[in-house]
Amino acid sequence: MSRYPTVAQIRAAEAATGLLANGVLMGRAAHGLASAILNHLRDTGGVYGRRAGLVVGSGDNGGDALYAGALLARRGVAVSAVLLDPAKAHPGGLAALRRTGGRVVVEFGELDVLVDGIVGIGGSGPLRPAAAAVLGAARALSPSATVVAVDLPSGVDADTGVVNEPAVRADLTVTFGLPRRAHVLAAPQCGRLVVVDIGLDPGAGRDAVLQSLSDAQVGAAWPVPGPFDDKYRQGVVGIVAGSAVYPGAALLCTGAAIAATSGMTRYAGPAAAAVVDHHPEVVAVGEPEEAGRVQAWIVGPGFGTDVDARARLRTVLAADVPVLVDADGITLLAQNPDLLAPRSAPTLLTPHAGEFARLTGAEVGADRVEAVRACAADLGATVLLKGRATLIAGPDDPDTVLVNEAGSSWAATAGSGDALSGIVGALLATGLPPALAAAMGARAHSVAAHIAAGRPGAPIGASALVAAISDAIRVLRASGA
Ligand SMILES: NC(=O)C1=CN([C@@H]2O[C@H](COP(=O)(O)OP(=O)(O)OC[C@H]3O[C@@H](n4cnc5c(N)ncnc54)[C@H](O)[C@@H]3O)[C@@H](O)[C@H]2O)[C@@H](O)CC1
Ligand SMILES: [K+]
Repeated sequence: MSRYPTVAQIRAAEAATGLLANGVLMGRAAHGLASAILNHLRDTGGVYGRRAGLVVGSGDNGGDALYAGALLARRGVAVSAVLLDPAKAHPGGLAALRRTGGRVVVEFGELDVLVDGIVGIGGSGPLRPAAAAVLGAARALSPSATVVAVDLPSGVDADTGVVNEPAVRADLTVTFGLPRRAHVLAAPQCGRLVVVDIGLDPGAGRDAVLQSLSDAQVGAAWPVPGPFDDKYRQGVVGIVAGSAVYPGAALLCTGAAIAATSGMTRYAGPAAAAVVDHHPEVVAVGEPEEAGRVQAWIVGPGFGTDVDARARLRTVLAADVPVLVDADGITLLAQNPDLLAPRSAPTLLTPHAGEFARLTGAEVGADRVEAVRACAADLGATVLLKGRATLIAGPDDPDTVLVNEAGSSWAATAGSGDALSGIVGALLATGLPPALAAAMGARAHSVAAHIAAGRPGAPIGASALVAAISDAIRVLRASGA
């Protein structure tokens, strides 16, 4: 489990050490930052004589960069620094840099490493024009220089992960004590993340709302058949998806559900013939009323928004079992929010940003974590908001929002959402709590996309993703073994 505290929580954890005022924490941060840069230089040709440029802002983030620069200079790195506001540059850090032979310059020469010490957790909004100009000139002169962000890339909001352009895009981000929300919400902007131990209390970050499951946790919790299980005991999932004209969503959703667990998969809808054709293990009928018992329903992927779809949604939501509502089902639900009111079994909604706006009547906005939490509380349902960082909130636990950072964007392809609902719905039918089922499903989905794309990666369709689900589960289960 990783936890991502807010800036306020990080500042409180730092203050609790009692080591803020005397500069001990900054010293540890600078050491960790310098080691990460030295490791990178060693891996790419050596340390001595390499060139590092520091872009230094007016706060402690700049202080970290200056002290780390001094340590690099002591190891033979040629260090230069551009001070964005010379009068406010961290005095101790600046003195240390000067003592070790680091130079203050107005513009950089060619560089191997460009260090962003502009702003950290005290930052807000985009890079100011002067900072953007310095970075732009450095990038133009040294396009292959490695960009190292101190704490987080400047211009990226630490709590929301919003990238306020112009912002730094880093190859490596070195942070201190605990990861910030931005590191998972804006992971592609951060590059590789190194978390330096600065001696925070071991319990620091326990109060963080935003959390992610490790691969090992997902693998260990994945339901597999036990010695006395039969097809019914492992959960029967019922799927209402697709249409006679567009059977694709039905095929992808059922294919994913079949791969996700060993329980039974039922299908109810107008694509029954095509589903059985492709997936002979599915028991398929025309309408949900005709299906036998299920432990969870999936309703909505590609099933249209006409009067028949509306009737099927009504039928499924009237059942006293967990229901996952996706895609067209969410659009219909947005028009008939009263359908959720009588439900006592869990409901799980899996909107993308557009469906979320339809559902709530407002755009997701900058603070995605708060948006998903508020939506879950308002609707009394578990909500999975799709994206590169997928967020999951339940209605009963306002102190937990789960996040799955996909690690790649290969899953951004048509039909990928149908596969996600198939996996999550099958997990829901096994009896897993909705938020856990959603987070586990999201993780397996992104691992499957990664496996299907291969290395160095090639575009995939959703069918390839579905075909890789079994391998993804193997990878997740092996990671905990
Ligand atoms: N407090 C501590 O104990 C530690 C702090 N550390 C470092 O200190 C950083 C926080 O330092 P500060 O609180 O001084 O804040 P920052 O250095 O992040 O920001 C400094 C100031 O820059 C101004 N500013 C805000 N947005 C800006 C923008 N877009 N462009 C230009 N200027 C902007 C603000 O006035 C802000 O207070 C952390 O991110 C971390 O790098 C580390 O040394 C570890 C220990
Ligand atoms: K920074």
